[in-house]
Amino acid sequence: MRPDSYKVSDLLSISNAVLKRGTTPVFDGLTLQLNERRIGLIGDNGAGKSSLFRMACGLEAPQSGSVTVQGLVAFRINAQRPNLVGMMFQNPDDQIVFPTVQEELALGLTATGIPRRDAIAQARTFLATRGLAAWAERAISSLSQGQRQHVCWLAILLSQPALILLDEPFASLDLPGQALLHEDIAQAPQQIIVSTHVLEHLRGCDRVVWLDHGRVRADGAADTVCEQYRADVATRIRKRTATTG
Ligand SMILES: Nc1ncnc2c1ncn2[C@@H]1O[C@H](COP(=O)(O)OP(=O)(O)OP(=O)(O)O)[C@@H](O)[C@H]1O
Repeated sequence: MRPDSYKVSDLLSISNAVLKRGTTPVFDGLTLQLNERRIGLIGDNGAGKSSLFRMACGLEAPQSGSVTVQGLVAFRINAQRPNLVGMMFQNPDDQIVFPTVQEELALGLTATGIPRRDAIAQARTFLATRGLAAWAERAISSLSQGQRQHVCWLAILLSQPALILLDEPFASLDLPGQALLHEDIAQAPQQIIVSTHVLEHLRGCDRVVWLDHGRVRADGAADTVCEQYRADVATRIRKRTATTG
């Protein structure tokens, strides 16, 4: 897909979604229309950020309500449009399936019908353009956690999905890696939704959504929502300090 053909409208639509895991309620009627080009997702541990992503990329279906991407039911996307949504997991080991870097990068291309040999060649060329030619045949098991996260990001960049979901993408990256990812995100033509606990990473987002126990607590301009979240955290810490002495 050429970058200028990305359609940043009606991309991710969540309507009255109910999601339970066993007896744990995660969402009880979540509704969100996410069309902006750069969106941040924040909230405490367990608020539902990863669960939202899992529904959006079709790994989990809500028990009721709907989750669609460009009008297609997210849970069936992988069969219909395998490259519509690209997700970078919090833990790269949940994502990486192949033993070498070039094979992992080629995966997203073969999923769209590109023959394996061509996909590997494209992966090698892409790595070379990033100054990482030496990584092509490297075993994933020989890479550090941050380097594996970098491989996951490169795989997404190469396969160019229309909607990119990044779950704590900066977590294991060193400072140069974080700066590079920032730059890549800024330049990418796709819609990108980033979940993070480091609010500074959301500067420049068009919109930030604060999830709290599976509900939208605040939703709007990045500065405003991040400030509301910071103030809430500060209040909670003050209260805890006051009660614990
Ligand atoms: N594999 C699982 N089995 C059962 N419950 C789960 C599982 N994974 C998450 N949950 C529950 O689902 C809810 C939402 O979790 P989720 O991982 O979406 O939160 P999160 O906002 O991404 O948290 P974090 O910031 O820690 O990554 C939490 O109540 C959590 O306990």
